[in-house]
Amino acid sequence: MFLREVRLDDLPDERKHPFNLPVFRTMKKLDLSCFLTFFVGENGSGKSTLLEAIAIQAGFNPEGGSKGNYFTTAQTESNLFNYLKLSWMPKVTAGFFFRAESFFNFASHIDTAAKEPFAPNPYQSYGGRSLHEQSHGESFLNLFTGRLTNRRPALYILDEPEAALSPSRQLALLRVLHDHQQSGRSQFIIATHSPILMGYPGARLMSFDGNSIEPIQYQDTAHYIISRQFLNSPEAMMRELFKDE
Ligand SMILES: Nc1ncnc2c1ncn2[C@@H]1O[C@H](COP(=O)(O)OP(=O)(O)OP(=O)(O)O)[C@@H](O)[C@H]1O
Repeated sequence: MFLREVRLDDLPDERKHPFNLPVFRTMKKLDLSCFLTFFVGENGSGKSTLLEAIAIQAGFNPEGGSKGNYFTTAQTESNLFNYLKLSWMPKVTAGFFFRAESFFNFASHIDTAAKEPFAPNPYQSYGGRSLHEQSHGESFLNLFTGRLTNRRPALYILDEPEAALSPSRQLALLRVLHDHQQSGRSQFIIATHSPILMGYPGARLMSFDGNSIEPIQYQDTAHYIISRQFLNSPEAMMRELFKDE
């Protein structure tokens, strides 16, 4: 693996975002020495904030993209990255930071790049045509299969890649991940709520629930437990959910 560990040093004692989040108050270091690490946990627990800080420190655009993709639509990133130290072995410069929330802007950025005279065709890595001309799911998966067939050693940081993927496309993404693992030249850090994606065999799951970031077993995640209960008996769960107090 390339990115071995991240450390948070000398965090200011401030009560404002992001320093007020419980997980950052207790976090000293996080071991990432695994082909695939998932960040899991409740909405608002800090997964995207940490992912973004890692991506910025690794040299990616805070709004997403590879190292060459610099575009800004709104300055929203936190300054957590200033306190983050990354340990590499070896350092890699290739990769991609994917965030579902700014994917639209990324697609526009690629369209702008395509209009540049004499530029190599930027659509080549993204399914051959504008990402805006593809459905959400198609464009997401083309991004992963296209960009991710890059065989240079690379770090991929993905924030909720399942956002527009049907269950069968999520299975397709698992296959893409498997191909990368076989290549031995990729590392992934993924924040997800998908019980399908987080089932990837051998992945390390880190839970952001509670006051610290801790390893968790797949079957112990709320995502797995709730999805399983629901699918086993939707009626029973609905009855419980809708019953009068
Ligand atoms: N720019 C900001 N200013 C103030 N608070 C913020 C800002 N960005 C995020 N937050 C807050 O920080 C907390 C963590 O946000 P973050 O996006 O990291 O959570 P998350 O675990 O990724 O959630 P989700 O699963 O919903 O994506 C949330 O309570 C959020 O409201």
